[in-house]
Amino acid sequence: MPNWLLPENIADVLPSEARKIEELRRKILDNFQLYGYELVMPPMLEYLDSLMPVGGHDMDLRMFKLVDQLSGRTMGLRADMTTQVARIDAHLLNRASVTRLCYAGSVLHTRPSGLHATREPLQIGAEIYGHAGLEADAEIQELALASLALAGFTEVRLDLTHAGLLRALIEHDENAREDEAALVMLLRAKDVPGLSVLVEDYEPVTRDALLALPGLYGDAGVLEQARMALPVLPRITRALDELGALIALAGDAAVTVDLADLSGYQYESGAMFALYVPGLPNAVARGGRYDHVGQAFGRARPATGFSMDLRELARLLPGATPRAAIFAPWSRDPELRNRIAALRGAGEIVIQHLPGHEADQQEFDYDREIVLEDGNWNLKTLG
Ligand SMILES: N[C@@H](Cc1c[nH]c[nH+]1)C(=O)O
Repeated sequence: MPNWLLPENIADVLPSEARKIEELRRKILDNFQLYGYELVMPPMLEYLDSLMPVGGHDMDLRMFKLVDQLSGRTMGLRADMTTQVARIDAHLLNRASVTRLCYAGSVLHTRPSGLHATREPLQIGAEIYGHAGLEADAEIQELALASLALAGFTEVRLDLTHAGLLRALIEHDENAREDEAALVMLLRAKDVPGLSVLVEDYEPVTRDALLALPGLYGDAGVLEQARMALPVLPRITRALDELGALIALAGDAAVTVDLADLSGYQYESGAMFALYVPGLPNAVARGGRYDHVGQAFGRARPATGFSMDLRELARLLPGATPRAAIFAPWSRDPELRNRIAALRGAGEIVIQHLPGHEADQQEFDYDREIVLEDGNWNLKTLG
């Protein structure tokens, strides 16, 4: 095996793709700033318990682990930045008011989330702490949609669900509570036969409601079906009302509801959403409310946010066109150097031709050239 072979689902990012990703990163972060989000940079690795404040089987399987030689404790390489940002809000900032934070950085996954998915997504996201009302969820939803619009996606579908529904359904049934992890797996897979076997001995109300969940997907009308199919419990009514309000705020995006979609169930506690674009079966962005994470860090704070993988987003976009550049000879002549500095100062790309090489940088399209004519360095258009 050649020693330069990279591990499966781990790849270099080459120039044109890297530029696409970086341009997207800047655009999206700049837009976060326009909404008042402050950038934070949490570490790549930290102690396992602080990366998994609320436990979670999925997260545990997903995370690379290693032993810290300084403390002897187990550390994890972050697989998701959201809980790190919640730690920053809970511990380090200690602000009583609303805090808006954003981030962009690599995360690592032990297993790819799909056949061709990378194990090193470049996660970018935004989170709001300190506001329990739906206004914060609405802002996050708007920001997520705005981020995809900035990236150039025109057809986006917003799919809504609510983590509170399953919790409310199983709350009063001990058997069901014990099976929570298995229920989540079966509901995610929409495995109705498996679900029927598991729920056989539950109380009839719980059983019927759980069996109804996988069928509760479609347009906004699903909320009315859910009101009839699910028991009338205050938490369920509230969850369905919240989803109704978020649908009303979705703007131009096509909206669907899928009450059994529990893909983000790890720490989420309320309304959750996923964004889809044509041509990709997996969600490109996920978000939702997770009010219990701050508590695990010692400070209960309402929280909601979203994140997405920049590498995946960039992969879906058309290739970047080469950028216009100016070709310049190599010379120490101060006049040429001044001319080049002025052009670069005005934002032009000026590439000096090193003696003995062809001008073959593929990322650039040389459309002008600096030439020496009658003792002057002139800019000429290339045909
Ligand atoms: N980090 C979550 C999405 C999220 C961000 N904030 C809240 N939820 C995910 O990757 O699924």
